[in-house]
Formats: sequence, C-alpha cells, structure tokens
Amino acid sequence: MSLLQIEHVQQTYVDQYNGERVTAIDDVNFTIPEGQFVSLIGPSGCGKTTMLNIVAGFVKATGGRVLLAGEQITGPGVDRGVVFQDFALFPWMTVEKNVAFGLKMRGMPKSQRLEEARRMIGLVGLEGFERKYPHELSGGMRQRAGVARVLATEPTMMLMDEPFASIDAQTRRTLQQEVLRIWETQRPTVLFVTHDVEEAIFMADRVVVLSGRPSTVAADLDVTLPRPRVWKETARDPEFLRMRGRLMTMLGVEDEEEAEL
Ligand SMILES: Nc1ncnc2c1ncn2[C@@H]1O[C@H](COP(=O)(O)OP(=O)(O)OP(=O)(O)O)[C@@H](O)[C@H]1O
Repeated sequence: MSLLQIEHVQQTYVDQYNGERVTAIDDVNFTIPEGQFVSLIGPSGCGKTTMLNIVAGFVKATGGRVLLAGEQITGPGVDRGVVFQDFALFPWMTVEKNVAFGLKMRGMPKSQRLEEARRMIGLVGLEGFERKYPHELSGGMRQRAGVARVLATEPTMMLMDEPFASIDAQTRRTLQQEVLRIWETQRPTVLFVTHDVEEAIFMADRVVVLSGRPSTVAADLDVTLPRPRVWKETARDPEFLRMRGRLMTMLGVEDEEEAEL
C-alpha cells in the first residue's frame, strides 16, 4: 500500500480583496510508496506549495482527500516534518536546543535529548556550532540545522518546500548532496517542492509534474539514476541530460541557463 495517497485534490481560493475565485488545483492524483523521494515541479502558481500545505495539514483542500498510512489527513501532526525555505528555526534557541525541541516533540526524555541532538547535529555536519544561535550561522548552516531538527522527530514523511531556494548556487549543490546522504541513512518518505528542474531530478526517485493552473498531473517520471549521487557524475549521466531536456521542454524552458523557472 502507498504511504501517501492524494485523491482528486482540488483547491479553490477566494481572493480576499476582490472576492474572485481562483482554482489553483483542478484535480490532482498521485501516490507515494514508503521510502520514496518525490519531487513536485510545475510552472509558477500551479499549486505546488498549496499541495504541500494540504499534505502538511495546514490547508484543508476544497475537494478530494489525502491519506497518510490509510488515515485521512485532517490537520498537522508529528508524523509529518516540514522544512521551509526560511529555515523555521527558533531564533531565541541555540542550534542544539532547536534540534532538541524536535526530540521533545517525539516524546524523548529530557536526559537523552541533548546527546541525541548532538548526534543529529554531527550527522548534518554542524559539530562545533551546537551553542550558536541561528543569526550566527550562514544560510546553508541554518538550513542544515532545520533539516536536523525535522529529522530528529523521525517523521513518517518529510515535506520540503524549496528548502535551498535562498542559498547561493555553490552551497546549494553541496547541501543537496548532503541532504541526500542523510536521507540515505534514514530513508524517510519525502515530498520535495522545487521549481529547479536539475534539483528535482538530482534529488528524487520520481518527478511529478503539475500542469499550469488549474493544475492536474501532467507527467510522472521515474528517475533511475544510480545512488549515491554526486553532482560531478550525475550531471554528466545521459539519463540526467535526457530527463532535463524533456522536463525543460514540457515546462517551456528554452535555454539551459534558465533551468530555474
Ligand atoms: N492563501 C491564499 N489565498 C488566495 N490565493 C492563494 C493563496 N495561496 C495560494 N493562492 C493562489 O493559488 C495559486 C497557487 O499558489 P501556490 O503558492 O500553491 O503555487 P506554487 O506552484 O507553489 O507557486 P510558485 O512556484 O510561484 O511558488 C496562485 O495563484 C496563488 O496566488
């Protein structure tokens, strides 16, 4: 059985200024088996973030339903960990306190939390920064701490919304590789929203493409590139290049330099 089942999801918003109805998502259907990493991609405004928010339980779909392990999602829960673009760390807590907070959510006794938090911090390569506050870290380090905090809760599903969007290109590639390395040790099921075609392919087992608004699933492609993946090799793989070309054509991106939509 699939871990996540998205069935006929529809989302209409009412504009709070002019009262107009905007159908962001028309009819979206797809499933994710346990342990799979799925990228969700599509043109701007097609409802990627909305879809992720519905799975997170932050937004209630106006139509259809979403099931996690057979149970209908009706609100947020500790079984789903969300990593946002803007890190979502508590600014008043040190890195280790931020990560330990995730463990508290999981119900871990206080006596074990610090030790486990330090282990998670080591896993994301932040040892030595345990006592720093978020403002003392670079964007890439803050994002690593955010990933550590979510992983610490051992979520059934990890939901990531453009987690590397505000990070410079060089650091971004390093982080993508690191997040994959960590993912391979725990293998949580992931729904990863991005508008970067190369990132979508590099990270995932599967790329689900939404059409323009009001969206439906336009394509659902398996990525069979070998793991572990490193940019130096994966970017030259003929399958990577073939998929990139196909997705860019599908999304109407002409130039290689414009791989980011
Ligand atoms: N709370 C809201 N109220 C009204 N309209 C909304 C709301 N949230 C999203 N929308 C509209 O729904 C559509 C889909 O938005 P969403 O942010 O989900 O798209 P997206 O694919 O993630 O876009 P992008 O790639 O630009 O981030 C857009 O037209 C947006 O303006």
